[in-house]
Amino acid sequence: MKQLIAANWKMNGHPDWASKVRQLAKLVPAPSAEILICPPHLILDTLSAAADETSIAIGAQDCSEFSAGAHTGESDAALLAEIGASYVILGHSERRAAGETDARVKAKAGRAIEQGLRPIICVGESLAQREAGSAVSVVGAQLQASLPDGGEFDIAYEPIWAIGTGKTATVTDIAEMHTAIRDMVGETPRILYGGSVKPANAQEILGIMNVGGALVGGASLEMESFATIVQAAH
Ligand SMILES: O=C[C@H](O)COP(=O)(O)O
Repeated sequence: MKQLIAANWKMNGHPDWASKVRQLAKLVPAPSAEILICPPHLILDTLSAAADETSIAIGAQDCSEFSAGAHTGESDAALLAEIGASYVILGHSERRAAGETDARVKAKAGRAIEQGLRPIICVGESLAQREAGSAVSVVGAQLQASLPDGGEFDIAYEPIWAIGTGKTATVTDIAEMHTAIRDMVGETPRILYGGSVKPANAQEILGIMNVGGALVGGASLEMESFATIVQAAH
C-alpha cells in the first residue's frame, strides 16, 4: 500500500483555502503517496469540490458514534461521507484531552466504517509516560481499547509531547514504537507518524521501517511545505 501523507488543518481554514487544494495538485501532479487533507468540517464540501478530478482525498477530523438524531453539535459520519469525506481522524490527542475515551473512539470507528469512511485512529503517550518507561504499554492499551473490531483503518502514532512543539521523536523512538505497534496489530494497517513532521525531517521519518505515512499539523498549512513532505514519501 502507498504511504499516506495526511494534513490535519485542525481549526484553521476558510472557504478560500480551496485554492490551496488546487495549488497542491499543481505542485505534486503525480504523487507516489496518497494525499489527504482534513479541513474543518465547515469547509469540507468546498474543499471536496476543489479536490474533484485531482488525486487528493478529503477527510474529516472527527465524527459521531451515533446515527442522525438528537445529538447537538455532532457530525454524522453518513453526512460527512455524503459531502466528500473518505477518511476520518479519530482519537486525536487534542480530543482525548477534552475527554474522548477509547471506548468512544472505538464506537466512532465502527460507525465510520459502516458509512464508508476509513478511520485514522490516533494513539500516543505523554512525556511523563515516556519518561516513566511506559510508552509502549500506554499505546498498547489505547490500541486494544480503541481499534474497531473489523474493517479497514489506519493508525497514527503521535507522541503528545512532539505535537506542535517542534520536538520530534528520535528515529530510534519511532522505529521501536512502530515495530511494537506492528507486532500488536498485524500486517494490514498503515502506521502513520505524527508530531512536528516538517520538510527538514520528512525524508528521514518516512524512511523508517513500519512508518506508513505522516499526519502533519502545522507544516500542512502552507502548500509548498506540505508538497515537500509529500515528495519525501515512497
Ligand atoms: O494531527 C497532527 C498532529 O497533531 C501533529 O501536529 P504538528 O505537525 O503541528 O506537530
